[in-house]
Amino acid sequence: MSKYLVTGGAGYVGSVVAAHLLEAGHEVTVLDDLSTGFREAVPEGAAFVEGRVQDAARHVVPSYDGVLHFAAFSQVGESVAQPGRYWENNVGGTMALLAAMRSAGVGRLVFSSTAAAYGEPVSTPITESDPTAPTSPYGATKLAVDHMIGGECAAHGLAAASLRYFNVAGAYGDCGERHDPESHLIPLVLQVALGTRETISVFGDDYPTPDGTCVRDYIHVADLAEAHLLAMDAITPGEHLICNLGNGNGFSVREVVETVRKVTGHPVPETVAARRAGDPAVLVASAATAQERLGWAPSRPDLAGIVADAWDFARARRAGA
Ligand SMILES: NC(=O)c1ccc[n+]([C@@H]2O[C@H](COP(=O)([O-])OP(=O)(O)OC[C@H]3O[C@@H](n4cnc5c(N)ncnc54)[C@H](O)[C@@H]3O)[C@@H](O)[C@H]2O)c1
Ligand SMILES: O=c1ccn([C@@H]2O[C@H](COP(=O)(O)OP(=O)(O)O[C@H]3O[C@H](CO)[C@@H](O)[C@H](O)[C@H]3O)[C@@H](O)[C@H]2O)c(=O)[nH]1
Repeated sequence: MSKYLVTGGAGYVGSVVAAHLLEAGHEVTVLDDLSTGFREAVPEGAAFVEGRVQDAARHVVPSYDGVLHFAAFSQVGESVAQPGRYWENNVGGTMALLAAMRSAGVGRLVFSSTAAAYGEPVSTPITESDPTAPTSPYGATKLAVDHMIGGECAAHGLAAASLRYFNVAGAYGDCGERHDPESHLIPLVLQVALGTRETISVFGDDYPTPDGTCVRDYIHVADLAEAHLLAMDAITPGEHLICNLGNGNGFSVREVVETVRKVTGHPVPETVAARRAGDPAVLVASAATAQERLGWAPSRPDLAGIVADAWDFARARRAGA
């Protein structure tokens, strides 16, 4: 049994990882300022502290065995409009966290990095040694944090992993994707299927992809969560492990919409809208490093299955569960 601090554990991915840590018998404290998360999303059995990562000096104590760091702003389009907020929260918050970990002697960190660190890929699938040239301030802040962590490992012997998630989707029990307002593709398309939204706007159909819409690699949130537990065990002092987490399959926006129609049995009207600033055309992962270093392989790669889990969660929320 280990004792972990989970920053951002009232959010989508953090709550699912916290649930996995608890199921594995660990002790979990969630630190979250509820800026985009929800108190009720924190899994039962986890302690909850409402607070900011920027105040980590108050919250990181020597008794923690490690930190899993999810707390961040994470919307590509919003980051283009409000870059300063992203630098302050994502980079400023992590600087405070790293300093607090150093002074408390907490030596293990697993960080939520992102495919957005690569920007427009030079080839697909993307490997960790590919160039990093983010096309959005969001991706730039996450890449900056990756560099900060690398320095901390080299200089102070931190053991750390940056897990570069591709597009996280699906749900795990009571924990699912919930942003307010929602901005992610799958939950938005499900709102159309549920009848709470009239149409899905397809952001651009003139990309250099087979059907003109953006292609993404959708990874089930429970597969992603399992990788965090493996990473926490795999990291060694002084090493900064960087791993992509994805299925290696790309689906276009139109293919996602079509999958939602099939899974839900509901019509989903779509309208073509302008491109969203900051969006690369294609993001598909090579997860060979995660396989090799973590012994990780996704066990829920099927897009229809991922959408079905998200659909169950969306319907349960609608019903007030
Ligand atoms: N969802 C994805 O597809 C995806 C893909 C790649 C990377 N990520 C990364 O994974 C992490 C989690 O994403 P998510 O989809 O669960 O987002 P989310 O918005 O649901 O969760 C983020 C949580 O962090 C909290 N938070 C934000 N700033 C904070 C601060 N300064 N102090 C304390 N708490 C703070 C929010 O209240 C929220 O509960 C983020 O770091 C994101 O960049 C997500
Ligand atoms: O109403 C919508 C919403 C989205 N999209 C498109 O759908 C795709 C997926 O968009 P979204 O679900 O918002 O995810 P991304 O912008 O790809 O970003 C997610 O995936 C990234 C990694 O690939 C992470 O870094 C981010 O945190 C996470 O939000 C993109 O091409 C969008 O342009 C639409 O066409 N219409």
